[in-house]
Amino acid sequence: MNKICVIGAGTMGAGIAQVLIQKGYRVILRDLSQEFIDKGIKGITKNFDKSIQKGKMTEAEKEISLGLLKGSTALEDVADCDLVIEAATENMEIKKKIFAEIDSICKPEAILATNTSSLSITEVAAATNRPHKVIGMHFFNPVPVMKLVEVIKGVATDEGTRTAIIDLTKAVDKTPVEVEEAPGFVVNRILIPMINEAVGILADGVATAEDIDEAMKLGANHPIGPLALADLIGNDVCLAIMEVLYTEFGDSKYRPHPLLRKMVRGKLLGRKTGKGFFNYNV
Ligand SMILES: CC(=O)CC(=O)SCCNC(=O)CCNC(=O)[C@H](O)C(C)(C)COP(=O)(O)OP(=O)(O)OC[C@H]1O[C@@H](n2cnc3c(N)ncnc32)[C@H](O)[C@@H]1OP(=O)(O)O
Ligand SMILES: NC(=O)C1=CN([C@@H]2O[C@H](COP(=O)(O)OP(=O)(O)OC[C@H]3O[C@@H](n4cnc5c(N)ncnc54)[C@H](O)[C@@H]3O)[C@@H](O)[C@H]2O)C=CC1
Repeated sequence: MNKICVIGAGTMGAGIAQVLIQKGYRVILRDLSQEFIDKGIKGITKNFDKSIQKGKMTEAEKEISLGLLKGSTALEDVADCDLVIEAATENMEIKKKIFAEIDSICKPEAILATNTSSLSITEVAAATNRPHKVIGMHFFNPVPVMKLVEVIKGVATDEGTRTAIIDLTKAVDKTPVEVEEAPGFVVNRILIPMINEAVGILADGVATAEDIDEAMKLGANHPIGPLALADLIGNDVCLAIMEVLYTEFGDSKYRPHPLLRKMVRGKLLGRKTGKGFFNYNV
């Protein structure tokens, strides 16, 4: 795997690009506008600067890594990549459009992976003429810190694609866990309903946002509380995942809480907009 394209320079795409360039892969970071790409690259640079301050990276290593990264809005730049990792908005129609587009331009042997949190790999793959080369490669947030990658095969994913993604996961010091295709896979089927429940507890006035999080940190040993985690993930992403669970299973236990919807409608998305259940400096 020599050249990798990451589509979407948001929370996840920037993190994925960062870990790849740190391991020596050449990366094209693609988004819809230069502004989004610049924001992603700024975040990566900030993380490298923090690592330098902590003595975990040298200035020379930073320059080498950043030299491997190219931002681009042009589709042509994707053509000669060996692998595309799509980390765009969690929406099936958007993903299908992207996959149809990259399928038409990428070389036939290129693998097309999606970082989707919950959607069907098989359905995304059906938008291409190479469903055997399409796979789920689900990183966790923040990507530079979290060790897990869920690897999800679609109905047609072939063995070569599976092993290539497992090998890449290990090469970037992450641990792959293979998961059968199912809404929300493993982690999000557990984690996001828990967050949705915390939103319900807040809406019911059972406890303040601070106390809900304090309770889960001290009482369940979670590193951060569920509402701070929702803000880290993005409330829009949490809602999109709940919608997929609700629609796919048709089970009322996955109903997104109205307060979560209200927060998303009000652009209270969490860290990325500076305000969610808590306030942040952006
Ligand atoms: C929605 C999905 O599809 C799937 C998902 O991703 S679900 C979300 C999964 N993620 C989680 O559950 C995260 C839970 N939270 C945590 O583990 C921790 O709060 C955390 C790792 C995010 C931060 O840890 P912390 O101890 O509270 O803060 P802090 O001391 O600042 O950070 C610890 C380390 O992580 C690094 N870090 C924190 N945030 C980071 C970021 N956004 N990017 C890069 N590095 C980051 C820090 O630099 C620090 O590194 P060092 O050990 O080298 O000093
Ligand atoms: N936020 C999280 O904690 C996690 C999210 N994910 C998944 O990763 C994907 C991305 O999520 P985030 O990074 O949180 O979203 P985000 O909203 O931070 O970033 C998405 C980016 O994709 C871009 N984009 C949208 N359509 C595009 C297109 N056609 N071409 C190129 N770029 C396009 C947007 O402009 C935006 O910059 C989603 O599928 C999400 O479910 C997976 C793991 C964790």
